[in-house]
Formats: sequence, structure tokens, C-alpha cells
Amino acid sequence: MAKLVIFYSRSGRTKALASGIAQEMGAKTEEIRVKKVKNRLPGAMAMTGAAKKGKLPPVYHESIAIEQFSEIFIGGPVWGGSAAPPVLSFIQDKDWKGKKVYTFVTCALFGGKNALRQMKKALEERGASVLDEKDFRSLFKSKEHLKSEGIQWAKELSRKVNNH
Ligand SMILES: Cc1cc2nc3c(=O)[nH]c(=O)nc-3n(C[C@H](O)[C@H](O)[C@H](O)COP(=O)(O)O)c2cc1C
Repeated sequence: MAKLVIFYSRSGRTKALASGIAQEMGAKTEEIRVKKVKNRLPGAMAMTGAAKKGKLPPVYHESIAIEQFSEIFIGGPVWGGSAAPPVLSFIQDKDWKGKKVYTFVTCALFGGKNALRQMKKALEERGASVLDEKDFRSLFKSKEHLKSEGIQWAKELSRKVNNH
């Protein structure tokens, strides 16, 4: 079954985690990128502030085809106790009907559960089934370590599926 790992990452931590998941799952990866507005990239704080008022940043979603994948992992960092807005933009831009989705976030300390809840709600509103989710702490962890946590989680998920 074709699997896809989609992530947004600003400083590379979620990217490292995503690469571990993809390696273990034999999945393709796609990175969400934010579009420039008036010739410049919006800053993280600006995006977080705007999202709290219901305005999400535009992202390049057209080039990321999710149609041919039935199992999709999607993840990003936690910003201001919420899911990073570019991840929510991407979720909003797509039709998730019938997709089996796994969500993951990285955060320094807090907000992971809230971010996962937001992502799950947005995905389910668009027809996805969220089968599992996990928040990872990235503080003081190297990218190699985060990658190995991604591999570990993917192994756990495969084990769960095989036991059913
Ligand atoms: C604008 C901004 C807001 C953040 N807000 C939080 C937060 O609310 N809680 C938290 O634990 N970490 C927060 N962080 C830390 C990131 O979630 C954490 O470093 C994450 O692993 C970064 O992922 P990335 O390297 O994929 O961008 C914030 C980071 C940034 C840049």
C-alpha cells in the first residue's frame, strides 16, 4: 500500500523525525512550503498571530498529490501551543475522504496534545480517519535522535497493525 509522509518544518526537527518514519515505512516524503506574500515569507510569529484570528497562510499544496496514497502521515511543529499554521493550511486545502491518516508534532515542551487535537478535527471534518497520533519533544535532542524516534514510532505502528 502506497504511503506518504508530509511535513512542515522550520528548523529541521520535524523533518528529521519525518525522515525516520518514511525510512521505516518505505514511504515517499513531501515538504509543505509557505508561499510568499507581497514578495516575502511571512514570519512564524505573524503566521501564529493571524491563525488565532482564523487566517491561515497560503502554502504550495498543488504540487503535492495525495490522491494515490491511502495511508498518509502528516506532521509539523507546535507554535504558540497550537499546530503550526502551514500544516493546518495544507489540511484545509485537500480532500481527505477515505484517507487513513497518522499525525505527529514536535514541540519543545508544551502544546503537543492541543496541536494534535486541532489537526485531527480538521482532518476528520474533511473525511479522514485519524488512526494514530504522537507528540514528540524535540528540546535538547539531536536530529539523529529525532530520526531514530521516527523509526521507533513507525515500528510500533507496524507492530500494532500486524497484531490485528
Ligand atoms: C514561533 C514558534 C513558536 C513555538 N511555540 C512553541 C510552543 O508553544 N510550545 C513548545 O513546546 N514549543 C514551541 N516552539 C518550539 C518548536 O515547536 C520546536 O522547536 C519544534 O520541534 C520545531 O520544529 P521544526 O524544527 O520542525 O521547525 C515554538 C517555536 C517557534 C519558532
